Amino acid sequence: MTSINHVKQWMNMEPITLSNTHTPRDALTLIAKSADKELPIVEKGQMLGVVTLQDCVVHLDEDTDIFSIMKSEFLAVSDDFSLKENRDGAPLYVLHEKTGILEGVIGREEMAAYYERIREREEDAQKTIEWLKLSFDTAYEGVAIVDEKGIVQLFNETYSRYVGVTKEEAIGRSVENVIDNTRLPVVLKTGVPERNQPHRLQGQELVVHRLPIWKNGKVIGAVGMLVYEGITEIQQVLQRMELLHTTGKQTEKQGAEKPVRQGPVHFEDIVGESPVIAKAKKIGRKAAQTKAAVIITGETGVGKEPFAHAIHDMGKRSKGPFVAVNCSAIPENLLESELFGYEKGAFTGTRNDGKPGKIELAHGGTLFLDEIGDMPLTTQAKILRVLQEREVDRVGGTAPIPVDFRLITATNKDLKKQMEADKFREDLYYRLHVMPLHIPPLRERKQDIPLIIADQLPKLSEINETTEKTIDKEILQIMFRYEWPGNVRELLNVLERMFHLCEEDHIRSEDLPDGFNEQKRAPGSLSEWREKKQKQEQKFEQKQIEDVLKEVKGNKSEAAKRLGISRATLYNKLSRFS
Ligand SMILES: Nc1ncnc2c1ncn2[C@@H]1O[C@H](COP(=O)(O)OP(=O)(O)OP(=O)(O)O)[C@@H](O)[C@H]1O
Repeated sequence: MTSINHVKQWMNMEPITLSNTHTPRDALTLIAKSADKELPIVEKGQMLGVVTLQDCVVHLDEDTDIFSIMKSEFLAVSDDFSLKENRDGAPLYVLHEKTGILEGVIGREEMAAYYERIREREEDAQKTIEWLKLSFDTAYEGVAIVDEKGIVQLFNETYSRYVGVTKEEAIGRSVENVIDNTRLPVVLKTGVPERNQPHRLQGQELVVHRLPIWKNGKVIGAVGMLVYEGITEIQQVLQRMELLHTTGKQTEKQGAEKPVRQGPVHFEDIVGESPVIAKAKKIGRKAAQTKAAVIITGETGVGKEPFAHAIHDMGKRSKGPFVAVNCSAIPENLLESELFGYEKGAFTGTRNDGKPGKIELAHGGTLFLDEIGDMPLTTQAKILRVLQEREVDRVGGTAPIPVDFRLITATNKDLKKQMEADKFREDLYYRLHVMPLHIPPLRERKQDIPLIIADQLPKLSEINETTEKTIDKEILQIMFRYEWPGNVRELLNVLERMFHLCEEDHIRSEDLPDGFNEQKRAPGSLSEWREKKQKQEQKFEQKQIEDVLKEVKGNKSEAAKRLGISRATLYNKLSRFS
């Protein structure tokens, strides 16, 4: 079998040759036509020697026989010679092994063509390797390959993110030291594949395949594949398939209620595969398995709440309630009764019943205090007491009520700075910072943008009962350039706006909000969000005031007293509401 390196593939089978009829001057003329500095002398097909350019020049004007300047040292090879072995710059003469007949010549031109092909092949091979590497790393599934001794040989990004071990750390190590509870050594021993097996990793049930690699009747290694990141994912696939089967019956189903996805939030529901979000999920999963207080930090709109939910739902208290309180949305004077509740008759007036606070309601479950950085100092002191004593005092209450809950807090403020500015209690700060979890901003994980879009578009179609819409690639390019000050919340808003604005089933860059492209900050992103938040706070305050007014039968002085504000402030607020 001839290979690319074989001399036969490349030799010039009709080389210029010299014979006894040529003079040195003739030889010089012929050498000038060739790319080499010598030519072979051939007689009846047999190669006798070579004449060099230099000798021709020296003997140019002599009327001498060409044989007199012939040299008999030249590089002769047989036709199975490999060009890989050619280390010399001089031409190669391919002679028939038995007859010595000159079959061809490898001169400079032939060598240059050979090197060119080798370079092209290397480039192609390099490209293929790059593609393979990329596909290996971007494969949704985690893939780990071990040799027959169970030593990790290949390890992709997904697996690396999942187990929190870098590729460099994993490769060359025994798989048992890289993947917890791995059964790849068993598969290496038995050679029996294990498909769709549940596997507990980082405290979560996953579905894996373990496949032996056979070669020449021997198991030379094994592949471990992480197929689904959890059972819910399989359920989602089944749901999608069901949806696919029922599309034909859509007309019958029109008007029927759409299933609304409710219930627990799992880490795999938090869309994103960027290394930073994968790391956050890993820390979150770890935190979920402990009882420790978790503090989630990150800019506004990064998704701190889904993380808090996922920690709750993966933890031991998932059967208990998840009670969220947004400390910044509740006016200061109402926050305490909201958190701690109040006892019957706590306020002067006609209110009969007491009311349990959110802390009490979180008993047996999780209390999520969002925007803890906005909590007033007095409330901070009371929260600290609850955490220390594990009991809560209702406003106006006499007997403390024992409470048992897991605490998750979140903030977009720098609590350390708040502490330094005496706006946050040091003792509470340390109490909360047992398991810190930072959620990176969207600009640091732009590779998650397409995934979030892909997740969101079908949901928007479902909610709005329209056909699915596609999105222009150009939008993604623009989105990649954008800084996303409002993070995932802003992305979802922009996407929803475009979804409604687009005229056909394809969202184009024209549908992006005005100026999105030019301005660093999308119009109405952060400011719009702040405005929304203010409105939300105002609504809450209005409802509280209305409730109190109802209870005191419209007596404004009494209401003001209960609310802890002056009558003038109450009037002020009421006029603002109207
Ligand atoms: N990775 C994600 N995949 C899908 N949706 C997400 C993701 N992250 C956040 N979201 C959604 O983005 C919105 C904003 O998230 P969230 O309210 O949790 O932000 P936050 O970090 O708590 O912000 P803030 O500090 O302003 O309260 C929510 O609707 C949330 O469900």
